[in-house]
Amino acid sequence: MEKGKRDREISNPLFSFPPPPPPSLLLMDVAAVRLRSSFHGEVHVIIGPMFAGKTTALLRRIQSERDNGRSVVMVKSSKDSRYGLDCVVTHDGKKMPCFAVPNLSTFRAHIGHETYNKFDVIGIDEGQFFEDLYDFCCEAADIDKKTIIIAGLDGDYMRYYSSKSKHNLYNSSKLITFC
Ligand SMILES: Nc1ncnc2c1ncn2[C@@H]1O[C@H](COP(=O)(O)OP(=O)(O)O)[C@@H](O)[C@H]1O
Ligand SMILES: Cc1cn([C@H]2C[C@H](O)[C@@H](COP(=O)(O)O)O2)c(=O)[nH]c1=O
Repeated sequence: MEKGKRDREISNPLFSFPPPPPPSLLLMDVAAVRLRSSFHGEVHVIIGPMFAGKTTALLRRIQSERDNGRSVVMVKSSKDSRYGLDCVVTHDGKKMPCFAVPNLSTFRAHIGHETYNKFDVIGIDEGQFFEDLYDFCCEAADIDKKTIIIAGLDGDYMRYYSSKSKHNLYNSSKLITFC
């Protein structure tokens, strides 16, 4: 290749990345995600301290699942009423509608079994407030084949885990991923 042309191509940022896949490949991605989720559930955990960006990351992940054609629902603990109960809200004001419930064992009945069955992905914010987080996620992923994405604190202000069930989930999330 002529040297000047090659230098121009290298310095052009568009040449630094592989070209986007043709539309047929994008459709195959969506099909692969659907196929993948029809075989097993997944549990993903986003943890960190307050103001770390956990909810921001959760909203981004949920939006991305929705963009891939999956049906999503958000739930948060009704204990966290700082920004109201009808939305998951980040500290800088990004929001998404949600259900607020006191515990996860009543979530399915709360939204109705038929509605629950339609969702592929469940986003859970403020996971640390749910004492039944571990049991809910095991059932939703192992039996119902849902993808669960959780955002929650990695400890309290004393840097201490008070709940055995949360500790189990955070520590074992790798084990129950792709189960
Ligand atoms: N004191 C603050 N007031 C307003 N916005 C803040 C403040 N601290 C952080 N932010 C913004 O909020 C975002 C993190 O919010 P969020 O995702 O709700 O965090 P977390 O869920 O970990 O508490 C940061 O990316 C930053 O832009
Ligand atoms: C550290 C700590 C926090 N909380 C509460 C306060 C808020 O309601 C949430 C944290 O929400 P964020 O989205 O991560 O900002 O947890 C608490 O009850 N006890 C604590 O020690």
